[in-house]
Amino acid sequence: MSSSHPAVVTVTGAAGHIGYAALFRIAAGAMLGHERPVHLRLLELPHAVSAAAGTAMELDDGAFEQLLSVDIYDDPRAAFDGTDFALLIGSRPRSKGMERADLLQANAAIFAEQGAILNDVAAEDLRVIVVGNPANTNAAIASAHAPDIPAERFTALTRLDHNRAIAQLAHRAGCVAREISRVTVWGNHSPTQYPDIFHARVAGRSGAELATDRTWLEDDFIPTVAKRGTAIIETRGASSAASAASATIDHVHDWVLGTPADDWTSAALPSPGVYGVPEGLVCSFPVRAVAGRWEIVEGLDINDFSRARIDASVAELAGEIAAVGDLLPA
Ligand SMILES: NC(=O)c1ccc[n+]([C@@H]2O[C@H](COP(=O)([O-])OP(=O)(O)OC[C@H]3O[C@@H](n4cnc5c(N)ncnc54)[C@H](O)[C@@H]3O)[C@@H](O)[C@H]2O)c1
Ligand SMILES: O=C(O)C[C@H](O)C(=O)O
Repeated sequence: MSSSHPAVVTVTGAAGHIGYAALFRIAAGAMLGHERPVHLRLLELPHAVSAAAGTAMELDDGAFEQLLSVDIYDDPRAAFDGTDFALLIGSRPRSKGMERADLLQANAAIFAEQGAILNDVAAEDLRVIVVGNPANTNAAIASAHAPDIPAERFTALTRLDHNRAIAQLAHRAGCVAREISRVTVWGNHSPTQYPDIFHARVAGRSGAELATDRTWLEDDFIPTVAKRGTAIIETRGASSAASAASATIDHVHDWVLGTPADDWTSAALPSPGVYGVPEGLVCSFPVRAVAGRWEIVEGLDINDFSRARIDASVAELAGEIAAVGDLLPA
């Protein structure tokens, strides 16, 4: 498919906070490049269709050169028909005091249904990014209900965690984000995630050198990154929206257009059984995008400090899958 072929992009939860922040940047070409025309499909629950219609009016008013059409749906089958990109954002967000585990059952059913519909009606080259929490497990559920779509096309967002790790490292090192590369977020998009700086390059220094300050690493850097979602909810009174939208756009942009040379990023993908992560778990890995496909960066040396933290997050992922076992096809 040529890179200038019009793309059909379906955004679920389009009237929500993340949807609102994402749509205008997609329309402006930030996700698929400025040469690629876009048909936008906005999927919402019936009660929020009116709000989505208001957003569509604003999209019109942007007079975006690449935006070919905006259509609004409350029927997922129609919204996903022939879609190339499914941004699965729509779900119930975690509110103040609510644990992510409480979201599991509430949101799992949505992703089972959407996976099955995508399997029936989406374009052959469909790519899926799950943002709605618990994102990793929701992606696994959607994929399990889409047996005809290669599992690797179902991904979950950990780019926000990756970006957060870069930001915290930049603060620590007194540099800017573009001077940092080769950070990895492993595991689940949850407080068990492990932001790994041992292979990072930080403004001419090695991440391993910064990691020698174990007090900073264990008591400051790792918990600050891993619990940033909670800190945003506590401080803002609502879960992160613009940063989540921005990371979603980064994820799809790199997937389609490639990761920068000599760097990698983080994305949650079904494990092919590498780095001790059981096959099929949707786990965050260091990844590069090559010719429109994610490739896990293999062969990194994993020290004992990292191993224990990766294992803990992977154990949580296995527990989440076990908890939604009744929603997985036999
Ligand atoms: N992975 C990440 O890094 C990350 C970061 C931030 C937020 N999130 C998650 O993203 C999700 C959305 O967050 P938000 O702030 O935009 O929430 P929001 O409540 O503002 O918007 C969610 C929207 O989804 C819609 N919706 C719910 N079920 C739907 C369905 N079945 N089909 C279509 N639309 C549906 C709702 O009507 C609502 O408009 C939440 O689950 C949140 O926890 C993930
Ligand atoms: O933690 C949450 O529920 C919000 C979101 O996943 C985030 O990381 O900001």
